[in-house]
Amino acid sequence: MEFTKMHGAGNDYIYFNCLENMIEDPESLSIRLSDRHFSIGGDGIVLICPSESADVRMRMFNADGSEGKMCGNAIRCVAKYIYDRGIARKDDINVETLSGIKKIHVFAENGKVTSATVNMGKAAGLTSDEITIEEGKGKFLIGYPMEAAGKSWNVTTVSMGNPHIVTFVPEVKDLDLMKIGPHFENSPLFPERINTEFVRVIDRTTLEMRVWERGSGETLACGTGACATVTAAVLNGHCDKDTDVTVRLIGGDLVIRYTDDAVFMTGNAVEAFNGNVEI
Ligand SMILES: N[C@@H](CCC[C@H](N)C(=O)O)C(=O)O
Repeated sequence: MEFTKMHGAGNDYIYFNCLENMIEDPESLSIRLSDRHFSIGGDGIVLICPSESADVRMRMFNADGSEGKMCGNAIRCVAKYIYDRGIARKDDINVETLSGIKKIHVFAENGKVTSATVNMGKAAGLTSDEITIEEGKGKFLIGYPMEAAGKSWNVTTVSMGNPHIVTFVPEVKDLDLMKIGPHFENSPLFPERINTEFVRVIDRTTLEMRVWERGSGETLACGTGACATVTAAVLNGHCDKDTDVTVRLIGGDLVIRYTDDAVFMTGNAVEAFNGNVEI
């Protein structure tokens, strides 16, 4: 089957056009193809499927085969995929996800999308299935002291359709995420596991972030994570609402604007290469 390797800010997935042919067992396929030594390599796979209520439906699978409810970097790439190929050649594209329909405004040069702004919907607290702490069910927990990897961390909980915790730290470069990340991901406080953002505040409009994603480990960027980060930064008084904030990630920058009604994310969308793979 033909695949397209794409990335948004270095968060790379293997994309399949499933508008006509569905893939059986995408979970195992994601585990197999994400392997960076023995296969194509990536943070997971993304299926572009038919939708009855939007231009297309996106399904994304992490590198461990688990299905994510939303992916901020992948949704920009899905918009690029369908725009560039003429499947939906329009400036405003709707994509159905497990966390609802998202609207994407694309910016194109010479007929190809280079970047996009996504209305990511309203940030919220975690659902009662996602957190065991009573006061955090359906509400933001702001600066909650959490024990992980032998230390106490102040975390802020945010759902961007998928669950995140954000912790503000003096330095992100020195953190050994391979070692500490799994302690956050598998904490009993979060029965469905959790995505964790480690964030340094540079100034009121610039943040530096590294992420440990549930199901994929450290990635070069996380779109929903950057949105959760700016939401947490506003809730903790580090940044202002209705203002563009640049989130610097290992794979590039994302620009996030938090408003009371929705969070907006702008970033690139890049096609790296195409190929065929036996599935
Ligand atoms: N990289 C993504 C998020 C992917 C899903 C996440 N790991 C989850 O399981 O919730 C992004 O750009 O948002």
